[in-house]
Amino acid sequence: MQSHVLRKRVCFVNLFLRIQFHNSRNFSINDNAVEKPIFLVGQHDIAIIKECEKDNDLNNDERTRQFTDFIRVVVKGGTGGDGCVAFNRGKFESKVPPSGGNGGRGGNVIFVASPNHSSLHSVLRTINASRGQNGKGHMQHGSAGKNLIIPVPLGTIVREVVPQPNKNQLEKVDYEGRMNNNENLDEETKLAKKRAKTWVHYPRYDEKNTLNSFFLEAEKMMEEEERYNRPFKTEEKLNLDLSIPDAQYVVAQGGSGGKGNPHFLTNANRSPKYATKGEEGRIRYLELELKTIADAGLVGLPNAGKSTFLTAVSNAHPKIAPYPFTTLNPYIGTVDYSDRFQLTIADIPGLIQGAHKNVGLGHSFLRHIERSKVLVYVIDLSKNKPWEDWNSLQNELEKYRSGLTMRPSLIVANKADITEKAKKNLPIFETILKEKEQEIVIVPVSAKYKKNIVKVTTLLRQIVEKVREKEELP
Ligand SMILES: Nc1nc2c(ncn2[C@@H]2O[C@H](COP(=O)(O)OP(=O)(O)OP(=O)(O)O)[C@@H](O)[C@H]2O)c(=O)[nH]1
Ligand SMILES: [Mg+2]
Repeated sequence: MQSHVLRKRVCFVNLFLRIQFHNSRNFSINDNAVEKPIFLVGQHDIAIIKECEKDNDLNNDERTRQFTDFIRVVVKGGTGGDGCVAFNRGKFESKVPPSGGNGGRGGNVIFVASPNHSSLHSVLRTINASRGQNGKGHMQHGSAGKNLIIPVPLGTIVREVVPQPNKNQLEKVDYEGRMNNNENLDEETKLAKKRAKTWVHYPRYDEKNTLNSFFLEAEKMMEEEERYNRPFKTEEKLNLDLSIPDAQYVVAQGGSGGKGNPHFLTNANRSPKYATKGEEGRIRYLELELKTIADAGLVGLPNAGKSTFLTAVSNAHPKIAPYPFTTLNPYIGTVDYSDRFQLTIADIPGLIQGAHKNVGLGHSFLRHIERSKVLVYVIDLSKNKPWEDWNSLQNELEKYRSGLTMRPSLIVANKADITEKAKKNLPIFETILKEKEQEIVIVPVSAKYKKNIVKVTTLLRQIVEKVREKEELP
């Protein structure tokens, strides 16, 4: 092959590779983090994830101490990088064209609904994503700030709130302009403040710069651009339900990067000596409330044997002890069937009379029952009148949220190994249910000695399957 043809081919391949490289760089800068979180995890983020990984290894006491199901956090997207003012004279070129790169966009704060986390204790109270890089000379755009991915337990509800700042904060904090105490300032100071926040000048800021007609023109252009983009910026308050495993939600967007000086090149002004600063990231004040999600929730008085039952049917090992309020936070276990079918059961702390009025921390326990699709009442059959316990539990649930007791349910009549009492109580309990015409099955069980467990798990599976079928229907 002739040498010039070969050279042409090599050049062509080179050009092709460069375009590919350029495209891939652009992709990483403008990449939508929601699709590719793995590559965008920042250092800070890794630290959080590592800390949270310990969650699964905690023993029962540590888990109880560290359990948190309600927190308030402040999230802030990263500020965009500043645009650059630069002029690069090429070799043998007489003109000096502007060549400042744009700033990179700030990182987003992203919540991911994690099924491996069961508590909010490891979520930081202030979460800041990283800043975008500033633009550089030779048309080098700054790289985007890394997205911060925060794992949050599955079942968390995220609500945006407007903070109520004290007097000191009111002067300092700029909350989307709403908390900005700019009202008392005169127009000139307001404009000066806005300009200082928006513009980068070359070689430095001078009051004369702002009198320049080119600058005023550029300022007008930016205002127009802002006005054009305003409708696309969402002002809605966040209200999220993180109930889909591994789904990701951007809770605070990073600010866009500033424009480099080539952006302001016009026919009249061939060497603009200004660029814009990066936009501030979005600040949001959020309330996070964890409401455990499980197929079935164990509802019972303290000491009824809920944790013993969960241990008997699932892979979980909650603490069991002969005193009330042994369990102080929900504990989820998975029941594995031989054909690989699985369902989850949540052991919820015991409820006492008046729980709906928050007696015995009732509200913080009841919130975890709210999202169980099936209710499993665990009743101590060895008590004198076990049906009264059942009545009182139903009463509490109904007063907390009316209609809660209408969910598919099952009664586990526990401690049936204490035969004398069980033999006497079970038939009475069954007759009471028949009289009330309640379509609810009661199964005598001994969780401690694992008697009649297969019957309960089979029944439970049938109920859960029915519920799932209903959910799948359009
Ligand atoms: N005889 C007998 N004792 C049981 C049975 N199930 C549980 N127990 C005992 O009852 C006591 C309380 O059991 P837990 O499983 O801790 O009860 P709980 O309902 O989880 O109690 P809280 O967490 O306080 O609400 C323990 O001493 C258990 O050994 C059973 O089937 N038979
Ligand atoms: Mg318990």
